[in-house]
Amino acid sequence: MDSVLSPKHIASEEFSLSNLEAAASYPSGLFNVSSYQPKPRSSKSIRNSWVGSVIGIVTAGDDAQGMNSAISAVVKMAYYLGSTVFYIKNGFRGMVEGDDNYVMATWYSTMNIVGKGGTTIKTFKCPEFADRSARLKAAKNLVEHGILKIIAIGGDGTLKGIWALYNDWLSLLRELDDRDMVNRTLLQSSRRLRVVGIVSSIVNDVCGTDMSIGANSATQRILETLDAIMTNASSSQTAFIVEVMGKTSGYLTLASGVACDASMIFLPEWPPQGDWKEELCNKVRDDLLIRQQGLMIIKSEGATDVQGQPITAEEISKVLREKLKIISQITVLGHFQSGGVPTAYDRLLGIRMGSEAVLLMKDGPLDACIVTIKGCEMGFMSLEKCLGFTNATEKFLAEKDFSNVVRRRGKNFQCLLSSYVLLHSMRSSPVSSMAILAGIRRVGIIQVGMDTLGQCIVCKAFVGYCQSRGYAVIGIKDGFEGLLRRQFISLSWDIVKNWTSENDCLGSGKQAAEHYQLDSLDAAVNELNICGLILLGSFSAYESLCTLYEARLQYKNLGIPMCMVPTGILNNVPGSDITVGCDSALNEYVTYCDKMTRVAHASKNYVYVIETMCENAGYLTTLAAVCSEADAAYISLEPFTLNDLLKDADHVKRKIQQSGCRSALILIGTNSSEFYNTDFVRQLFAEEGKGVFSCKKGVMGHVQLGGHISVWDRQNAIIHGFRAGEWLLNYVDNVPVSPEGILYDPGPNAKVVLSVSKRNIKFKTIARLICETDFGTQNPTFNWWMKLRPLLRVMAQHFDVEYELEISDDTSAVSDVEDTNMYDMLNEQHKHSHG
Ligand SMILES: Nc1ncnc2c1ncn2[C@@H]1O[C@H](COP(=O)(O)OP(=O)(O)O)[C@@H](O)[C@H]1O
Ligand SMILES: O=P(O)(O)OC[C@H]1O[C@](O)(COP(=O)(O)O)[C@@H](O)[C@@H]1O
Repeated sequence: MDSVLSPKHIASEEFSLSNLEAAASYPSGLFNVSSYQPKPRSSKSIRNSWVGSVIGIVTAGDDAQGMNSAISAVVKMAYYLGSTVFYIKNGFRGMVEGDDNYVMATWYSTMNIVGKGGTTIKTFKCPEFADRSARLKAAKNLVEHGILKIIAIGGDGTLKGIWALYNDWLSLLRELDDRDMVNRTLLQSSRRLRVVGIVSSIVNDVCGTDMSIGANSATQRILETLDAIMTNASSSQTAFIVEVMGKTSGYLTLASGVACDASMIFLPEWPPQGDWKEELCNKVRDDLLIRQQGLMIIKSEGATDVQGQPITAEEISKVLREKLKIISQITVLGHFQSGGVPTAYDRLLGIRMGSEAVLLMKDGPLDACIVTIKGCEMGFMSLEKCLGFTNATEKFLAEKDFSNVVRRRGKNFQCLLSSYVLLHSMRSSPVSSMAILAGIRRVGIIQVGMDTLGQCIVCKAFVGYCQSRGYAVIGIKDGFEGLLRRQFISLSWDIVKNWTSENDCLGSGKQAAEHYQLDSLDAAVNELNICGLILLGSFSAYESLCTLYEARLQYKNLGIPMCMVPTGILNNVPGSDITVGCDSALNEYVTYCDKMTRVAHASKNYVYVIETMCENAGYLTTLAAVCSEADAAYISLEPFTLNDLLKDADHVKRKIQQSGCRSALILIGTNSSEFYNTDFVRQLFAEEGKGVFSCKKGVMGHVQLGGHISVWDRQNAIIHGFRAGEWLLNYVDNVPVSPEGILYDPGPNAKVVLSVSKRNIKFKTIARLICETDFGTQNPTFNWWMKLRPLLRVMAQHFDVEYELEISDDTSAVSDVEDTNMYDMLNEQHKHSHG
């Protein structure tokens, strides 16, 4: 298989003068360096900077999990700015019918809705909104309520509806004037309409944004069912055919198919080339004979063959019965996919999109746009462009121009699709175990630090990739401790094929490399005869890589190429926006907070101080607080004083006394302060709240480490495992062997961290990353999620805060630089997998 990452690419990647300078100035004793300077809480505020503006909010399409968090954030951000919000209930029907459908939003109406599925302001189909006459009535109602700013939450239908209204606006006003339906002065002051779309649809089929609100929760729901079905499937010879939602969109099928490693998936966007029946039989035979695993086939509602003929679950079942004599069961998942509580991902997405929508409406450059997310970055796109691309996608699909459909679906979709294709191409060309044992070149994989959900899946993808390129892999047991004892296992596809969510596949050593004799590590690497190494773990794995980088000049065997794949719940690895495992932990945390909120609410006037295991990092505490509508989140990265605690306690007291709120959550990370620990904070709140609320403590502890692995983590684990393998083998293939027979590269490019940066996967050198590391607190010097901390306070109605739009006003937020052309990679893989 051709690779996207050519040797030339490797040579240029991250290898600049500044890296060389960084490498040259690599400080010794760097583990004591503390360069992070937290910003003090600011007192400047944009509060009340938009008094007098009136915003209407409407949810018009099918409901999706996470819509409520967007609604809540719109109201709260508007409240912060001093604006008024009208709920336009029952979708476009309510907008047209007026009267009781226009309800002024209150802060109280947003309380405790973030964790609820559906939409609290209801949605209703309104096909007549396509007619101008219906939009004329809507325009009249809007003008009369003074609503000239509308936030529309929904799928492509909702966006089309709001675009039609926006497009017609001036002519609608003219008609209202001609027919004397509204006062002329009012019409004259209503000439400028601004609309912002928030894409919320479980099927994720709107162009311009990686994710729409609800898609992650729906995939998670599907996966929970697939996991349950898989226990049946793996105990019998029965095949399970599952049909998931999405008429012309295969996102849910693709995302869940990659995450559960389905035997075959059927998508509208990427139909099997040639005879699908034959391809199905081949894959099913492979799974039964080679992989000996349960048979799971996932089919999109709108799946077709290349000619555009629908493929039905019944047909798939018939093929299996007639050609392979396999019995199958069909499950049609239906609407439960869009139900239930939203995942942490969707809550956060809703809150970020909702608040950005208000600020884009206030200061953004476009009168009609959508809010987008690419990786962890918020952005925007003109509504016209978004609809143009989305309509074009439908047109390409109708014309069976599948390459262009995939191109339009965007990079996130392409990345998932290429992982699926790769998973399948590996499975049909396995190198035999004997060949692996006899293999000349072998690479190793080692876990350092705590075990994390998802590490097994990274391992599996890595082993599969290496095997497909004819490399052998050894898994070093129990970290560096095991390496010194020469404890390892040969990992072949046979061994890893069922590694999906189990913890502790290799066992990890708690200690970083600096705790061991480097000459002994050097001897062990030499004996194992590996020419490259993958390290899995969090900050201790990162520190180990730094140690090995520093040691490379003295110990030749430590000069082999090494790549760290960041995993772990703390998400504190320099250079990477996200680690595998932190999303699962966040979901566990948010579920725990939901339970505490319910208890606190039912018990009336309870405040819980919840401690989370976060060491000196603050990702989990901050994000869980945003997703759970907590009133405060204390972390060591943002030092706080006794006065801050007293102010927050007073704030909670007033909220409970004045707003009808019956509970509050306060989150605190372990190690967040030397003096003000969890017990101190609880006692302080209890004392300050006397007579108004009772204060209790909850401790999350190690529960965060267990639980279910989230769909997001599963996908990332697979993608990162592949990409790390690709980087390592490309590197190994291009480094000359030294006269002593060692593959030795002392240059800075040989020790890298796989970094998810914005939405690209990059391989950043240790030489560069040390400049971005605070070794004292074990954190990156820059944490992208710190910008969510002011948002947390705005959402909790604290107004002592300065909040800035996440999106830069620079229009480059609309586009970004890609490190690889995923689309070309996909086409390449496609050629290979289909011969
Ligand atoms: N082409 C259109 N012109 C005007 N309004 C539309 C158009 N398409 C959809 N709508 C409005 O948007 C609403 C929601 O669209 P729908 O396709 O049902 O859901 P979704 O927003 O989830 O795609 C419809 O009930 C209708 O009122
Ligand atoms: O402006 P361009 O380069 O034609 O790109 C348009 C395409 O970009 C997208 O917004 C996807 O962007 P990404 O590939 O960056 O995910 C598509 O949805 C759209 O079809």
